[in-house]
Amino acid sequence: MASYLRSWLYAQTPSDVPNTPSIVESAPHDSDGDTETIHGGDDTDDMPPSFPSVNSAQRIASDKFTENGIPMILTDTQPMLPPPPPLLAQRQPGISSGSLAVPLTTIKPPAKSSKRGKVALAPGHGPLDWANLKKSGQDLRGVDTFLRVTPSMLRRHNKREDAWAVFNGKVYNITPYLSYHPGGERELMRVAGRDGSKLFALTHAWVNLDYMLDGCMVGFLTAEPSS
Ligand code: HEM
Repeated sequence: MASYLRSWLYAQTPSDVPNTPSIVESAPHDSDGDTETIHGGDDTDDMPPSFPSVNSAQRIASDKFTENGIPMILTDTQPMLPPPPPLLAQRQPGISSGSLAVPLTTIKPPAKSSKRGKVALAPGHGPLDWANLKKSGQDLRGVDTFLRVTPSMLRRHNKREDAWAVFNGKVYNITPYLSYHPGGERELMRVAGRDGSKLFALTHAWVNLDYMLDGCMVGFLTAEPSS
């Protein structure tokens, strides 16, 4: 292969090749071994190959190169050019312009419609306020002792001012909690005077009801006495 190339080169343009290239039989770093590298014969040529290569797509697409496609190489003392100014006219909310400016993501108010949204609680009726009320020692049960509550008894406590509900067999006085409920009084009143276990589990089973309403417990649900 090498002898063929050599004879071909001399046969074609012997006068056009002033620096007769030497043909290296196999490049020391060629791992695949299927190519032969032709060097210009200049042993002092330590210039790394230009990157991106001269006719590459990167170089064509980039405007950071000079007209002849050769990159501008700065000396150590030359300052780097400043980055181009952000195109303010083209800035869009939520889309980065590449600058360090705060993204304009919050100019649009969030959509309000939500079927099971939280309601705005009255001032002083947040979760911490409820925790403080429980700790205050105020009577939230409305009964002196735990009761056995029958379904007929339960049904009578269905008014806002006197609302009981059953969750997992335990009867709670939910009236004190109504104005603290993040889902609103109306939602909680749906279970007044009845067993709300299923609705509660379907709505937000992750809420620790036992802990939140422990101070409101009235008693246990029992069957009607047989007559
Ligand atoms: C069973 C009848 C009830 C219904 C229909 C109901 C409904 C709702 C709704 C619609 C929300 C707002 C949406 C949400 O935060 O995901 C909510 C939130 C909440 N409810 Fe209820 N609720 C009920 C009972 C209770 C009870 C008994 C408690 C506890 C004492 C409670 C505690 C909470 C809490 C802590 C949140 C906020 C949840 C969160 O931020 O993830 N709810 N409820």
